[in-house]
Amino acid sequence: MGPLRSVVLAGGGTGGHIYPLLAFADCLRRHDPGVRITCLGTPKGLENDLIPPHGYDLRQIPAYQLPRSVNMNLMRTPDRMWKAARAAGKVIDEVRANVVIGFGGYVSVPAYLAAWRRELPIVIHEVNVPPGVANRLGMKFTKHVAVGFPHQPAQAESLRDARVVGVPLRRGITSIDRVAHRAAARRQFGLHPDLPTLFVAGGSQGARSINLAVAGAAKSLAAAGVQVLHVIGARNEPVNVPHDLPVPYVTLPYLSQMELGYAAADLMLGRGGAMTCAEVAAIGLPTVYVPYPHSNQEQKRNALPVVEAGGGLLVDDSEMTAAWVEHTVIPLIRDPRRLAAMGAAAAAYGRRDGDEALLDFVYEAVAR
Ligand SMILES: CC(=O)N[C@H]1[C@@H](OP(=O)(O)OP(=O)(O)OC[C@H]2O[C@@H](n3ccc(=O)[nH]c3=O)[C@H](O)[C@@H]2O)O[C@H](CO)[C@@H](O)[C@@H]1O
Repeated sequence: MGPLRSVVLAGGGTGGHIYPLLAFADCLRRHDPGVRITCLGTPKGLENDLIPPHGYDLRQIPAYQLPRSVNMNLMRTPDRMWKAARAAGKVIDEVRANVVIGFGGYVSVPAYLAAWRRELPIVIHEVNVPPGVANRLGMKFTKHVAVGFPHQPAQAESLRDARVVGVPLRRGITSIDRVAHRAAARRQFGLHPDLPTLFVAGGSQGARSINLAVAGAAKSLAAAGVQVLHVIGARNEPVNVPHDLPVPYVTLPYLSQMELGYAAADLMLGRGGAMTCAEVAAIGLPTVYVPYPHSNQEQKRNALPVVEAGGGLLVDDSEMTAAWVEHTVIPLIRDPRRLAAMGAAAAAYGRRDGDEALLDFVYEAVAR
């Protein structure tokens, strides 16, 4: 048994913060089944859908609206902030936690504050450049900062001394064998087992511009013998695709078993969220990245290193049109040699052991 007794994990809001938390929790449970694991969330966050099915104790604390920048006064809404921090502290005391691990998002700040007041070790995991607001606030209270990618310390002053551990990824994803699982995954979606397959998914919310572009190219894709598996996003309007296409074009609002989509694909087309970048690289899936154009070019920075390593293509959201899909995606997906080279480059960049490396880092932080 390691030095851990009871851990509190904080991270919520988007899938991008919750999935690494879950992957890390699974890794901890595998290595150290005696450790008590408690997750913090807020009443309305996505964590309420994603965490309980995995059997972890999820405690709710009141939501605290983050300031939009770290330079804004943290004390702008002091009552709410301290109320949330007190609630986090109550959980920490009750489960007698000996470390708090935060993955960013609005649930993390109260957890960091409560841990700091109790002088508990705090470990932060960050996947973006620049780091998110919650984690930048948390970094005021700890030196134990881990990051997902090698480009992060080079690009952000605040991450200069961070340890590169990779991104904790769900086992379902890291255990994919793209060749062995392909046919079965395609069958599950009603796809043809042998046709070139484009998998489209625009991050945890889906992406409207991507939806329009790919659906707009549906006829040309079908004429080229390319089938499509398209996750449109739970809150996006359905895409308009002809019903009489000669090859399958399957749409879904959301895919909880993302590994099946990855396994079915010859080529992925999606956003550049940090989790997506880490996942497709880990399994060596060639990808066309269409970074979300707002929020500081954050997604472009996520995708650029794997693209520069040869693992995919990068295209601006403004250029993502049906014509671009026809001119660039169709020839690429029909070129198995080029796809194989891209997949190998992506796999060489990616890693599958982020969960284990973060656990080692946590052990070190607690042992100090
Ligand atoms: C617009 C925006 O600000 N996006 C940010 C958001 O991304 P966002 O959460 O949208 O996207 P990510 O790519 O980081 O993560 C998406 C996660 O959802 C999963 N998934 C997605 C679709 C689906 O149908 N099923 C499914 O399971 C993916 O496998 C992945 O694990 O948080 C990331 C991590 O802080 C940031 O890098 C992104 O820049």
